[in-house]
Amino acid sequence: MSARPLDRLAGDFGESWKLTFPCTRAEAEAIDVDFSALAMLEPPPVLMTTEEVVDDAERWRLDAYFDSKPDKATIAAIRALVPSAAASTAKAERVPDADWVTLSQSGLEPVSAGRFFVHTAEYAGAIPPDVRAFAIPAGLAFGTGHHETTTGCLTMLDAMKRRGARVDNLIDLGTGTGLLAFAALHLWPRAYATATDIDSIAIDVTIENAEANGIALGQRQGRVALSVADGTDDALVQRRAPYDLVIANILAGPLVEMAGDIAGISAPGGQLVLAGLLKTQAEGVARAYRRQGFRLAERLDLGDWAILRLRMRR
Ligand SMILES: C[S@@+](CC[C@H](N)C(=O)[O-])C[C@H]1O[C@@H](n2cnc3c(N)ncnc32)[C@H](O)[C@@H]1O
Repeated sequence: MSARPLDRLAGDFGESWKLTFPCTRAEAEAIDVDFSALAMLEPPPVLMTTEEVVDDAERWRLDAYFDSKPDKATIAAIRALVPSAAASTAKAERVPDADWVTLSQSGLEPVSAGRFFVHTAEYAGAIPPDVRAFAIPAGLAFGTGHHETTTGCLTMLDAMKRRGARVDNLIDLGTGTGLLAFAALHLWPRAYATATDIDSIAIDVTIENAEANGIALGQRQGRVALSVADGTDDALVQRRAPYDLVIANILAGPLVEMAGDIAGISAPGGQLVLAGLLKTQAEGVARAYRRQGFRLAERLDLGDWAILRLRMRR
């Protein structure tokens, strides 16, 4: 049985309750990428894990832990979000109290990708030489580097830099913890970044992480300007366009829907790093962007996930 802690977590000590639902592999993967739906539950879970049931590769289990007893409305909301859970019966079960922050962080080993080394705030081990290390706590936003989509983007950005790509103005759409924007700014020290997220909590987390990692914020003097925004529909995003690099680790569906908008903010010859798509979805996403004048320059497969680099024709 393999447990995969989600890198989303909130809350601390207290009464603990658990709800367990069956889910499919596809649902588990979608939850791993987009926690925002489950995080909107009231009360929000303090920890969620998806776990494969060993006797059948397609059967998975979702455990959601709460620090107060989830009521019928929460149970119904999970059923609505996870179609496979709809027919199942689930009762809230009391579990021993836990310090969720320590629990989740204790399981998170540092991650290396390209020249980057990402570790938790509590990490006290050695940092390899010649890496840029980032301290990114597992918290309320996605992007500790433990998911293949994030690791893949870090690897892809590092490879772009090695091949001599020049970037002056970049945007990280759906920034989560801010990690990809910070990494890109390390690779291109004269560049400016815009980092956005539809979730205001992610932007709060990015502010904390920027401060903890010595990255200056602000539109005038900083290197990263932040905005809570849905896609490209935002005054800051539009004002700072065109971008010579767009990073977007969002799900395949939104990426396809946003293809025209992303083309609209891209500079001629600009590049995209797209993730959040399963390998089986890569061709469909690439096709949507070809229609907008991009060509596929590189594809990296990690586990079930594909990361695409595309370049806008001049
Ligand atoms: C898979 S996480 C990626 C986080 C981080 N960039 C990384 O690679 O680890 C996707 C992020 O996109 C955000 N998001 C989802 N839909 C969005 C949209 N339409 N516009 C902006 N952000 C969005 C989510 O809130 C989430 O923080």
